[in-house]
Parts: sequence; structure tokens; C-alpha cells
Amino acid sequence: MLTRDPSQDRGAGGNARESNLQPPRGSCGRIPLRTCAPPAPRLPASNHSGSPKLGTKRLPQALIVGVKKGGTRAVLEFIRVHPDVRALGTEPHFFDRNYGRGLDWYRSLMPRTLETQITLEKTPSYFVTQEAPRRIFNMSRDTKLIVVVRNPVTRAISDYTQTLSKKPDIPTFEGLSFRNRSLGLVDVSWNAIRIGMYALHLESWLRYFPLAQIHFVSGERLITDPAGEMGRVQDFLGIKRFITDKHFYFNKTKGFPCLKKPESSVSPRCLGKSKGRTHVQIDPEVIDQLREFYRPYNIKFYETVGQDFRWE
Ligand SMILES: Nc1ncnc2c1ncn2[C@@H]1O[C@H](COP(=O)(O)OS(=O)(=O)O)[C@@H](OP(=O)(O)O)[C@H]1O
Repeated sequence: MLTRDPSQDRGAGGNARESNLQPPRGSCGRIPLRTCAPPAPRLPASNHSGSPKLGTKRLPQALIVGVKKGGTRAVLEFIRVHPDVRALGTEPHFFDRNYGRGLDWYRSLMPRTLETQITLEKTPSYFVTQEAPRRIFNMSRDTKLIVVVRNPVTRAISDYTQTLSKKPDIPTFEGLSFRNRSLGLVDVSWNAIRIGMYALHLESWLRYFPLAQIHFVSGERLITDPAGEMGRVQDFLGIKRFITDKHFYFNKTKGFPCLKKPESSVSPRCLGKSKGRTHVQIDPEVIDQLREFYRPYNIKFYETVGQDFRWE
């Protein structure tokens, strides 16, 4: 099953194996690769190769791998404005739920790209999927990874708010957060808590990918300075800085930056209702306890990535 994000208002247009395979032939795209395999021979039009004019379906050279509720949809929608990027609008969940369907299936989902364009997809659950780093490495060790991170306490509340909007009968956030609240024992088996232990998850990625191949977007700065954050994303992808502050305006009603397309007559575009929900009110004491809980993980994370995200 592909996940269709309700906020997304634009679509885009042999079995994978569990071993340390070399990257598939011809999966290099335009990003310089260290171990780029020679391109596969041209296949007949009936296969996944398309007409050269329309481009070809390629495996992604870059992935937004997380984190859930970090601002991944905003990054995807902003970056796909770039003429050198084509992105899948849905979340394919290939490296977690659909891996058994194989790389050909995965490739068939991708939009067609020209030689000069990067293919991109986003599935936020990859970041916390144990097998994802190895599987992505086996697709191509040169895959560029983007992780959008956000204060883990706010992220957890955002995650809970989303679940509550679908299942109004779930227990309270305060109740779910602790194994024993009076002893301050946080329930790390609850996904909403676990996802925010970024330092822990990052370790699995660093077993396969060098830090230089992972770009961290600040979910907070993405809201206060979208052009600045997207400038760094474009640099990381090795594409020109096409997306600038001219592409954004702050929508007061939405309370978030939205896209405008200065060079066209297309109307401005904000993300949908599921992005930027009003969060559930949480007991401030619980927020403090969770801040304390996350502090060592955050410090470790800052040290590892060499950036202070200033989550208080
Ligand atoms: N420009 C813009 N417009 C709307 N929303 C924005 C934007 N930039 C970042 N955000 C934040 O993105 C949060 C949702 O994160 P994700 O897109 O990663 O969510 S999801 O995992 O795909 O469900 C969403 O979280 P909530 O505010 O908790 O709903 C937003 O805070």
C-alpha cells in the first residue's frame, strides 16, 4: 500500500534481496557516485525505460527518510519546485513495508526524469526502520539522505495529535508517555516517544553511510527561514540554488510559510489541513519530564551531527 498524504495536492507522475549487494547497474543518476556501476543496456520501450524525450523511470538518488512529523512534506513540496528534481508525491514505504515487491516495482512508481534530474521520494518511517539503512545501501551506497528533525517533545505531541484526530478514544498523551510517571519512567516502547530518540536511530545509519551523505534539516528553521533551509538542501543535492525567498510568503491564516510561484500565474499554495494542526494541550509538568528525558539523546545527536538544534 502506498500512503497518500492528504496534504499533498500534486501527484507525480527481480525482487530486492537482503544481502550487501553492489548498487544496481545504472542507478547512478546525476549525483556523482563513488562506486557508480556502468549504465544498463538500453531496454525496449515496453520495459521501464521510457522515450528519451519523456525521460526514464530511475531509482531515487536521494531520499527524505524522516522523521515523521518533522516537516518532511514541506521539504518535499518545496524541493520539487526545482526544475532539476522530480519527486514521487505518495509515500511508497518501499524500504519498510513493501521491500518484498522488489526494486523493479519500486522503480516503476517513480516519475520519469531526464539525465539532468534527480529522482526523490519521501517516507518518514525509514529513519526508524532497522533494515532501511542496509536496504538503501544495497540499492546504492551513494544515495543521498535527508532527515528533517524537530524538537522531539513537540514532535511527539504532533504525532499524538495526528493519531487522536483519527482515533479519538485513545488514552491521554500523559498516560501513554510513562511506564511509571511518579518514578519518571518514560515508555520508550511507545513509538511517539521512540521516534524522537534521534541519536539512537542515527547510529544504524552511520553503520552504512558517512555523515557527509546525510543532510539534516531543522524543522524549526524550515518554518522561520524556509529559503535558508532549502538553500542548504539544494547545496547538499548539488543543484543550483533555484528555490529562494522569492518562492515563499508567510500565510498568516495558516501560520506557516507557503509556496508562491513568482514566475507563473499559478496561485499560491499552502500544505493541507493535516499539516499545522493545533496541538493537544499537555500537562506542562509532563513536557518538562520529557525534555529531561530527551536531553542526553539530544546532546548526543548534536555531537554526532556537529550541529546544535537548540531544543530546550
Ligand atoms: N510550510 C509548512 N506548512 C505546514 N506545515 C509545516 C510547514 N513547514 C513545516 N511544517 C510542519 O510539518 C509538520 C508535519 O510534518 P510531516 O510533513 O513530516 O508529517 S508526516 O510525517 O508526513 O505526517 C507539521 O506539524 P504539525 O504542526 O504538528 O501539524 C508542521 O509543523
